[in-house]
Amino acid sequence: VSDFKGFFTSHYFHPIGMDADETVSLNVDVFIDTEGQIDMTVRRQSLISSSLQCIILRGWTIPRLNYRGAPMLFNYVWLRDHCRSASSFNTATNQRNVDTGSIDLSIRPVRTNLQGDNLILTWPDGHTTEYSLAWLFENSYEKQKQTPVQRRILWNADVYNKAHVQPAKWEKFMETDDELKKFLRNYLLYGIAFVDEVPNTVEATEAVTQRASLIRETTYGKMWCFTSDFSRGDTAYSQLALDRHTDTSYFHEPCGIQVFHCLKHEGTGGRTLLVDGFYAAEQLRQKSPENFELLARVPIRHEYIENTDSHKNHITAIGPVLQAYPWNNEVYMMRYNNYDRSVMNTVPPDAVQRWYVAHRELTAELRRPENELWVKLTPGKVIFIDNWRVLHGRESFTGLRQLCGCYLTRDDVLSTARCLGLEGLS
Ligand SMILES: C[N+](C)(C)CCCC[C@H](N)C(=O)O
Ligand SMILES: O=C(O)CCC(=O)C(=O)O
Ligand SMILES: [Fe+2]
Repeated sequence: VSDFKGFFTSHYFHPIGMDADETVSLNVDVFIDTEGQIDMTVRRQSLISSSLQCIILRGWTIPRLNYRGAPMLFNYVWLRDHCRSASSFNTATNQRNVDTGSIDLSIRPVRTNLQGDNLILTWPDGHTTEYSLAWLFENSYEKQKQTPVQRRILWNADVYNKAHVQPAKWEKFMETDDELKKFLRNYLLYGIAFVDEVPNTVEATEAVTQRASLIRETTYGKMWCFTSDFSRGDTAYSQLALDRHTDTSYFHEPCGIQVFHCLKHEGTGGRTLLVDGFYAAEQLRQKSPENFELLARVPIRHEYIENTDSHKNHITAIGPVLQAYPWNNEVYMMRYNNYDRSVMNTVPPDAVQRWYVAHRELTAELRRPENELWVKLTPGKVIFIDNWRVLHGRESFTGLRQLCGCYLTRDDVLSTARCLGLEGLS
């Protein structure tokens, strides 16, 4: 049992409906049979609410699966459900055939054999399931916990500049998968990537984006072009400076990628500001984990209201400023747009002050001058920005400035990257 002490404390009793500062006492009954299989029942008593909450994890099994020195725990229903035999899984479509709804929830194999590196389970109906330990390890919770969903390099201006990340070049980018792959690697690691020498047109900009993903049509159109003409009810369509922000925070799924191409600027100012939101979030987590937690837990509303003769929109979405995966605490989305943040009425009165404190602390990190990367977008230079991670803004400007671009669907960029065999992405 001492083998599993670390496992119990680190894996199970943290995320399940508990507050971070809640203390609980656990009552664990463990039954280990002669084959080394485990059944355990966990009851937990919350000391804060003094109510008895009961969590029963039944049927956890370890048919002595020690792989690379680490114990793996699997559940019998899981092991039946993930069977890769021909009748259980269609390898042509990569889809499950097993009817999970028909698996007996207290299923146990009648025989468990470990032959070399293969685990063979015989189920009560005679069906057999065979797993290689390597497959089980690759697909285990333990492995998932150790592996970032998306490997990244957090940056401030200095880190980014010193990395000397090379922009992709239009011709090579359009013609070779190698150049696209290099570009996507940079994009995934840093949350920004450039393609240079792109013809100075909307059509070429569109072609560049379609190498990587699908365009996400929004109320602004598919490919959009904008200038300071107030054609839409939003500050982007002015000459004013814009503080760092992520776009479309008012969507339940904010746009994954934003693409900009400055087709023309005859005037001064107008530089683009970029800030790595995940770097700031990690700084916040290190300095005050409780403020990080608060921003990750409290849902707030953003909105886009436009009421002009030509455009009527009322879009609103609710979500926290930070979103992190519960099993490894990896931040995967930041929603930060103080312009579009709506009335805050989703926060209980006693948490409002704490939320503003936490938000201020994040804002202070985001505003550190050393975290600001300033670039002047020029005709030919197309930038891709991970809109779930990197904040953008702009300096005020004079003169005629025309930008075109679009939003891209995030899942399709990631799919392109996986299909090209890019690592650091699960
Ligand atoms: C990019 N484009 C100019 C088309 C739209 C700008 C949208 C601006 C909006 N406040 C937001 O942050 O989502
Ligand atoms: O004008 C710019 O450089 C960017 C404006 C902006 O934030 C946007 O269009 O989303
Ligand atoms: Fe924006």
